[in-house]
Amino acid sequence: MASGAGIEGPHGLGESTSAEGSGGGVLSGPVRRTLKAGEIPNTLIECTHSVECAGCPLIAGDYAEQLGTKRARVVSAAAHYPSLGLLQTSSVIPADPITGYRGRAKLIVAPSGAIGLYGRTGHHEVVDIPGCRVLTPALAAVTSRLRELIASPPPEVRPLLLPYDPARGGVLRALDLREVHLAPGTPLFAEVGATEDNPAFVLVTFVLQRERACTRDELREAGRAIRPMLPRVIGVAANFHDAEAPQILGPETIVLDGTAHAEDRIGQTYHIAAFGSFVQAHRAQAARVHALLLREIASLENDGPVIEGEAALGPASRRKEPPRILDLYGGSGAISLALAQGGNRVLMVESFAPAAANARAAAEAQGLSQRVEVRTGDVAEIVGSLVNSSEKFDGIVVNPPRRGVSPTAREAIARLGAPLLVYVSCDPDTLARDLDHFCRLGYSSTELTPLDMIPLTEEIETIAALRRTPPPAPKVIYDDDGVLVVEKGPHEPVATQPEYLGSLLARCARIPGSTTTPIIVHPLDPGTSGLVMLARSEEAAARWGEALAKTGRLIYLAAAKGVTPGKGAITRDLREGTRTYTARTRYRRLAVASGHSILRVIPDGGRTHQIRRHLAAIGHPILGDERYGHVPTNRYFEEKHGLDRSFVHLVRIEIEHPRTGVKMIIESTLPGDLRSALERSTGPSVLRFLEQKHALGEQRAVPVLTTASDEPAPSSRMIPLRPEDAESAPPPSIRSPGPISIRVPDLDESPRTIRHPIISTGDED
Ligand SMILES: C[S@@+](CC[C@H](N)C(=O)[O-])C[C@H]1O[C@@H](n2cnc3c(N)ncnc32)[C@H](O)[C@@H]1O
Repeated sequence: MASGAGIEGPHGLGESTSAEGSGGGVLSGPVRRTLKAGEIPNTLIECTHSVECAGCPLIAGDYAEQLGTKRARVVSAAAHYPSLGLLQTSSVIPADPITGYRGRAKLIVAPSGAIGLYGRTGHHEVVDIPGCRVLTPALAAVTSRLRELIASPPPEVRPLLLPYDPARGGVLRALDLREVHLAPGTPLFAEVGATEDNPAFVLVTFVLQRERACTRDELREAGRAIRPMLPRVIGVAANFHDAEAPQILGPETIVLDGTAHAEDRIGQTYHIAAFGSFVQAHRAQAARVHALLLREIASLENDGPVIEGEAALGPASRRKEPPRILDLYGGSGAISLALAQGGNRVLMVESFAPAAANARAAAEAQGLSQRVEVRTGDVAEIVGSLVNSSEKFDGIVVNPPRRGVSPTAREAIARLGAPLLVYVSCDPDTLARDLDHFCRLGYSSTELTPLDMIPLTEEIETIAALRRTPPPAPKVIYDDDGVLVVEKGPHEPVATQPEYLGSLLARCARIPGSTTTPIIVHPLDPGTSGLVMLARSEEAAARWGEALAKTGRLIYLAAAKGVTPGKGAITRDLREGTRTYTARTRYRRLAVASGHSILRVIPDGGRTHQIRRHLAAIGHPILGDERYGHVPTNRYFEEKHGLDRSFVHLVRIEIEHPRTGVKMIIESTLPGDLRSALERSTGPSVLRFLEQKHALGEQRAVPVLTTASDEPAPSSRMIPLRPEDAESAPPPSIRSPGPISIRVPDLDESPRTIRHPIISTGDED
């Protein structure tokens, strides 16, 4: 990896200048040298705010080190999933420049007039950042001028500039700044005097506390007055922040003065930028993503679509058409337009109507409307309708927000059956979760390509190109001549169901030596992951089903809303159809995580949705449970922690072998999506605590010589498991875990101390 000299000079107020090393060193001078392809600068970026400001958490390391940290994030997210074990993660594609790159910034305004970001202390203190190293020069100049104006606001612009102070008054809470590079040949380019050398202009949104804002007319008047005071600002808008809303930007934006949108060039095309609409933070890196997508699509060239009726003529006479690409989560069309410009036919889907309208308008203005069709709506719904109308695509691009692609959308996308699916993600955890699901849906990738879209921060963009591959066989945890116990993934029914593309049983056909379709011994909801026992014959199903009912227990790990009692038994009748059944569910709280409970749950009997219904009945529904759960909490966990299903996993089966009478424990480990959600919501402490308690399962099947029920007041025991025990006691096919002794915690055992190392992050809904 080559190292280069410093790459970017500082801008804004308060910058010092110092010498720039030729091969590295501290950089704050004004010289800029373009890096050679693949070259990584080893320069340290100096910033006077770095001790206090939380905006650039990686700034203390040199760039190669930063890229290493970012790559490690991608690798460790994928490492949660065995299905992604063979995925290679390439080096991170570096950015150039790594300072002065940020073309969109949301900055908080403090009551003191400071404009910046919250500090590293974790308290909501705004750090003023006049010498910010990452804002583009145009944004830095506007911010600098706004700082001066806020310090002594002229009367005509006070309705926009008085900083919000909850106790005293004022209205301005934040600024949303967006740089556009105007496209030559467009009316605005000539109108505002842009040149090819300096096409950068700015759109400014003042985020105002709604109830303190003046009338619309007064705001417009202030907007007209302030625009000429701000350098290169071509449009001014107001957005209204609602009192308790967690996001800075509220849903309503009004244009106060100047243009409402501007043609913003990325690479060869422009899209239409509007106040508050999505844009990638780094223009050059966005163009690089487009180039990577075009390259992936070009690799399809040899498998161009076969025109109906011509297939029989054989490959040589196939008529090729430009590839047809579905661009999902299209925003204002940056990707679609680049793909169309590259010769593809594109159908774009976007739910935010103004962005979709801008994509249409940009396609029209650039003569691309024959190649770009835009549909406004939800991806899952629109892709569902494309499946129903048997539409075909050569490639699908998905570029979802941080929360990733919804399970329903993943199903629908896979049903389209395109030969290529390219996933562009800004969150490695939700990417890994979705890739794991796509694997079971028949799409997999061999490589992850990370790209540095937001230098100096921990953020990382990742691109994965997926091709169609058969879904993998499930992991077999135990098998003998009567049954096999396998692991079921999330979002997968045990047997085929119309609304699901695949099933666990379908994947079982890929288990080496499998000849007949096994019989389900106990059910598991599609949303629940974990162990499923399958019998090789009707007779074995009856025998093992009886053993399960008489001597067995199914033990689940679950997360429930709020803090439950330490333990309990829920006895409630459950209706199924016209009949009512008595049912009991026992639970024990293992930990409290961010104000919610991690439970070990044992249902006595197996009524439909028993655990979910019983826990909901006592006011502690399962987190992520769409049917019986608490919608705002579920939404929060999905947005923030990537939890897109019920947090329930069948972690352990305890059963007496019906033929030998040997007691067995069969375990599965907590799957990656639930691990990741837990880690994101609480840090590593809860997982470590549960690991120490042996509550997360181990992917093993072991015989036990004593069980909890053999002794009156059991506690965890070290059960000797000598090699000869393993051979003599259990049926021969039970797989020994290998170690000489294993610790088998008794599941009725109360953790002697329930520690609460878990930090409440104030993240209650
Ligand atoms: C990360 S941005 C990607 C924008 C675009 N691909 C680009 O490169 O500029 C995600 C976009 O997805 C849109 N979106 C979010 N959820 C959606 C859904 N369920 N259906 C359709 N679009 C959605 C958002 O409005 C946003 O414009």
